[in-house]
Amino acid sequence: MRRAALRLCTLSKGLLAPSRGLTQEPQNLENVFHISEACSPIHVNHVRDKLREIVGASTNWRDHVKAMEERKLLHGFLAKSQKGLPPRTMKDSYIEVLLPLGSQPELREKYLTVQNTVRFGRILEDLDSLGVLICYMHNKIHSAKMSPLSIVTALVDKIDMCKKSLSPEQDIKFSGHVSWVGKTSMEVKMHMFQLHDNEFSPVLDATFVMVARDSENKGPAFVNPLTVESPEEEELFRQGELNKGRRVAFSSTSLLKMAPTAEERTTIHEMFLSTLDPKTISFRSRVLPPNAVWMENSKLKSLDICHPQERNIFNRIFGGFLMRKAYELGWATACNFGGSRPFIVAVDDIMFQKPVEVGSLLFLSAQVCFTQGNYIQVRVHSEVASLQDKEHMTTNVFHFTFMSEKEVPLVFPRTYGESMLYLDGQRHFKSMSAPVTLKMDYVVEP
Ligand SMILES: CCCCCCCCCC(=O)SCCNC(=O)CCNC(=O)[C@H](O)C(C)(C)COP(=O)(O)OP(=O)(O)OC[C@H]1O[C@@H](n2cnc3c(N)ncnc32)[C@H](O)[C@@H]1OP(=O)(O)O
Repeated sequence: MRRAALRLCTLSKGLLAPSRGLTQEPQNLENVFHISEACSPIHVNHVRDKLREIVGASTNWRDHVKAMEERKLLHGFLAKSQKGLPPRTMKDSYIEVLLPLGSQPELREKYLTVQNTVRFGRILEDLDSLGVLICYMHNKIHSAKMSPLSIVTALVDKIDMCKKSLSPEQDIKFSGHVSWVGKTSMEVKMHMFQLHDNEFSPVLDATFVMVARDSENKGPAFVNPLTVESPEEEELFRQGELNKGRRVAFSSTSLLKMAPTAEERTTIHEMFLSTLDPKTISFRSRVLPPNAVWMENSKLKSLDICHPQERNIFNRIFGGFLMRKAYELGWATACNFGGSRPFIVAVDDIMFQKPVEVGSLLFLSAQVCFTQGNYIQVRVHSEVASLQDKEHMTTNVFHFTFMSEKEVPLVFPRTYGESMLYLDGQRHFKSMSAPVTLKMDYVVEP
């Protein structure tokens, strides 16, 4: 079974504590990174500007072909082997980013829900951009202004929420660094805090995996090795290694590859039996048990046209935009199903399998695939099709765990395929170490 997707923030364990005030130095950071100089946060609006500078991306869509042509020239800067690259420390990629919702009220509108809470979809976008910037810091070539690497988001391994409310009227701070590297991939750990009583308190922990590609995003590219400087860093690196092993194990037991376990088969068979009409001796006549909904009736779908505005630095659609769209549809699906405004509890295992081209049609399909008590597990499937070619291609599968204010109905699969969705949802749900009871002031909405 997967490691916990929902757990207390590492920050609360004092491993990496945030700075108390915006102008002060991080409190416990010296213990981990031995930083002596003050670390001043970047404004959130500058993260994407910095990314554009680093890769030389066009600010006007009409220049995008020229910008990509220029990137071709950077091929010569790519390393032939990882050994040829100087090692970096975790400190080298450490960044803090400020989202000053409290001190710059003009920023609030973009982040606001109708309930005067913070849009979690916007936070996902910020995390994605920050994760990429962190990786560029790790691979920085000090003598060159632009990077020959194209860094893309491969996986949102997990996002763990802490029990803190998110106010649109208080400053938010993000921090993060590379915590593990492979040959061409990097694990990034990010944390988010919000100001409460003059102190930044943990809001969430996130782990992403980013992959480096060549200048034109056509083939793999080596990343700088990572050296550890303290026992805490060694532990983070070891965890990264374990995470990689866990991902391989989880993927090898996927229901797309292997039959369900004996226990899972029993679950499905018992659910099937409980839907047979006792009045007829038939496998065909199915009746819903009380307080239950057929899975097929829990779906919501959406369509987006992927306009150039949502492009990332490599003229593909920005991963954060895809996450926001999927999250918002997932939230609406959970809301529709549970009959009240749900709260996000965990996000895990969002795999970016294929890039989405600018101009594609993006089809999102969300459905409730598992419920328990107040919890709703939602799966969002994302497919793209070009306007010329009607063939659909899966680009992502998103998994979100929501919590409703009240107990929600059970969801019942009718077909074998839906039974697999149910079991997959159950596996994702169970990957939380222990479901927590979130306070009602916990207000993270779309
Ligand atoms: C305008 C300003 C905007 C600023 C925003 C900037 C943000 C930019 C970031 C993005 O928005 S990126 C857009 C969203 N992401 C994508 O479109 C990525 C789509 N997916 C892909 O292109 C490929 O699936 C991917 C490059 C990720 C992997 O390709 P392959 O499957 O051919 O990879 P390969 O098998 O060669 O493995 C390469 C490395 O990736 C690792 N890897 C691949 N898939 C993985 C996965 N799912 N999880 C973890 N690791 C993974 C793999 O282990 C290996 O690591 P090591 O080299 O270190 O051993």
